[in-house]
Amino acid sequence: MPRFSANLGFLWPDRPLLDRIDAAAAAGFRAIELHWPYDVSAHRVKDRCAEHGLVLLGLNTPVGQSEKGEFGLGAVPGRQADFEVGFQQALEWGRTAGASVIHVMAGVVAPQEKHAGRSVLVENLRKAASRAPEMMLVLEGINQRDRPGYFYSTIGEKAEIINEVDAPNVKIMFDVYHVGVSEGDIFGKLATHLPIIGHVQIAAVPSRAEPDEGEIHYANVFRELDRLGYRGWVGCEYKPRAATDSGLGWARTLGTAIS
Ligand SMILES: O=C(O)[C@H](O)C(=O)CO
Ligand SMILES: [Mg+2]
Repeated sequence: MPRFSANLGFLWPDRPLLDRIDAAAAAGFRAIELHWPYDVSAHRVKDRCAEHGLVLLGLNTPVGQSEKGEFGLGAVPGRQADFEVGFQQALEWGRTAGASVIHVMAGVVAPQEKHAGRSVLVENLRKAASRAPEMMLVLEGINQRDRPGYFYSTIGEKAEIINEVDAPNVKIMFDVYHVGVSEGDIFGKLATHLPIIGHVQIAAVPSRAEPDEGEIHYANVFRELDRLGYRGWVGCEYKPRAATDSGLGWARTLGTAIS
C-alpha cells in the first residue's frame, strides 16, 4: 500500500504551520508537503520535521499577484523575470528546509496567449531544472471548474511539455482529484505516464473531501499504484469535512494505514 504524505496546505487548517507539523506526526504521517510556507522560517520547519523524523517533500512556487487572479507564473507571457525571482525564492526556501520537490505553477493564461505561454513555460522550466538539479520539479494540471483559465488541466498536455523540456528532474504531479474532475480514465493515465509521474495526490471527486466518498474508489487506486510499481509518496491533499483528526478514519476504511 502507498506511503502517505500530509498536505499541510489543506490539513489542520485551524492552526499555524509548525503546529500542523506536530499534528501530522501525531497522526502517524511520515512525510509532509506544503503549499506556500514562505512566511514561516525554513530553518524552523526543518528543525520541527527533524524532531519528528518527518520527511519534508515539497512546496509550490509563489502565485504572483493573487489579487489580480494570478495563480503561478510559469507559463505567463511577460512575467518571466518575476517567475525567476519566485522560483529562486522557492528554491532557497526549499533548500534551507530540506525539501526535495518544487511544484512549478504554470498559472492562468488567456486563450489567445496559450501558444506563447507554452514556449515561455518550456524555457522557464529548462532554466529552472538546470538551476536546481537536486530538486524534482513537478507540473500539475488544475481542473477548469476550480481554476478557470489555468494553463493546463490534462495529463497529456503536461507529458508533452515534459517531453519538450527534456530534463530528467521534471515530472508530473498526478493529482487524482484534478484528473478525475477533468478527464477520468485514472488507471489508463497512471499506466501510460508512470515513468514520468513524480508525485501523486488524492482527494474525493467531486467534493475534494476525505478520499472515502464520491466517484473514485481509492482502495482500487492504491492497489493499482502498487500493481504498477509506483514507489513515490501519495499526498493527502483533501479538504477535511470537519476536524482533520476526526476524518482520518478513511485510511482504515480503505484497508490501509496512514503510517
Ligand atoms: O490545488 C492543487 O491541487 C495543488 O496541488 C496546489 O498545490 C495548488 O493549489
Ligand atoms: Mg494537487
